[in-house]
Parts: sequence; C-alpha cells; structure tokens
Amino acid sequence: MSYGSVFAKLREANAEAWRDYTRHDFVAALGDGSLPRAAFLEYLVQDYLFLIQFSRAWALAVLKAETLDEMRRCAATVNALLNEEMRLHVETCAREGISAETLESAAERLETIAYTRFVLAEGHAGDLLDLLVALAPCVLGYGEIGARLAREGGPQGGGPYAEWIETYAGADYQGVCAKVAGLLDGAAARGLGPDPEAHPRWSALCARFGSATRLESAFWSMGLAARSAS
Ligand SMILES: Cc1ncc(CO)c(N)n1
Repeated sequence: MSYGSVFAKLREANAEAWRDYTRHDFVAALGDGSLPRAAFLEYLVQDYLFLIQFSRAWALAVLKAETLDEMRRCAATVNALLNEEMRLHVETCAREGISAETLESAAERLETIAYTRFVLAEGHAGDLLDLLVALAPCVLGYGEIGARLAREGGPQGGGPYAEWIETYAGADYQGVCAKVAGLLDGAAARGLGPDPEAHPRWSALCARFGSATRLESAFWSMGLAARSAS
C-alpha cells in the first residue's frame, strides 16, 4: 500500500510507533470480530467527538492553504468528514439506542482531548505542511488499516465490524487518502524541496508525525480500557 512518497518517508522514520498503531490489539480484535461491543461503542462515541475537532482542523487547513487548489481539496475533506464519515457513527450508535444528541453531549476523555488539541495547536502554530503532517497518521493510518482488514477478511467479509472496515476500505475513503497524500506531497515539495530528508525542518516534521501516531495508539488503548469500565 502506498499513499505518496513523503508519507512513506515519515512512516519509515516512525516505523515502530506506526506498527504499534496499525497493529494495535484493538485493530486485531476489530478484524477478527472479538472486540467487545462495549469497547467498540465507547470508541465510537469518543471518535465522534474526535471527528468534530478533526473537522475543525481540516477547516484550519482551508485557511492555511496557499493555493486555491489546496483550499478546494481541504474543503472537500471537511465535507467528507462532516457529511460522510460521521454518518457511520450516528447510524451505528442509533441502532444501539445512542442518539445524536447523546453523542454530542458526551464528555471527551483525556485521550480525545490530548489528540485533537495537539493537532489543532500544531496547525495554529505552523504552516500547512506542519498541519498536514499532524493530520496524516489519522487519515492515512485508517486507510491502511481498513484496506488490510478488508483483505484479511476475505472476499465475503462479514463479522460484527464489517461496516466499520468497509467504511475505511471503501472507494470513497481510499479516494480521500489519495487526495490527502497528494496534498502532503505538494506542500512538502514546496516547503522542503526535492530532498525532504535533507531539509532542516525534517526532524521536527518526523517528531510531529510520531507524536500523532502515538496519540492514535493511545486512542485505541482508551477503547480497550472501556471494556471493563462503564
Ligand atoms: C482517532 C481517529 N483517527 C483517524 C480517523 C479517520 O478519520 C478516525 N475516525 N479516528
């Protein structure tokens, strides 16, 4: 699987953290269907709150964009988040008796606050490239996870979390991933030149990508911890 050259370099520079995130126990349990329902629902409620802030971060990317084409592509991502991805959360929760109002008034857990405010703060302080590097593990990590779980599940799929897997493995979401990888490559080419790893900004960008990746792992762990809590 490849989502562009700069993403591949950032992932390689954070290989261990990336493996922890994309091969997390939560992900394995989603794939084989053994994830307890309570853990999934707790994750889904927090993820809904995550997506609200994440949409704001993509709206910030519209603001930080340097070309009209970038503005359009960032705006399309805001639309995909608010009007497509969040539907999965609302519909799944509705079937479990959790209303949209309940979702919106749920309290953010610390892991949700940490991750979303990290991305927003990095974006406010930096330029478009800084923001996209903080956003990349979320968007492209889920694309990679969804595609892998769909492949491993075989042609029929099935299982209790098939709809979640299909959301991220599906053509719409994979198309968003390709767009985001293209945005990242473009912003990096502009900001870092032809050899990004030789640029003085590179180590800070790798560290930022690594932090977001570790915050993703913490988000999965929060879901697993909810298995026993309420
Ligand atoms: C925590 C998290 N990361 C990434 C995505 C993909 O948008 C998501 N829905 N939630």
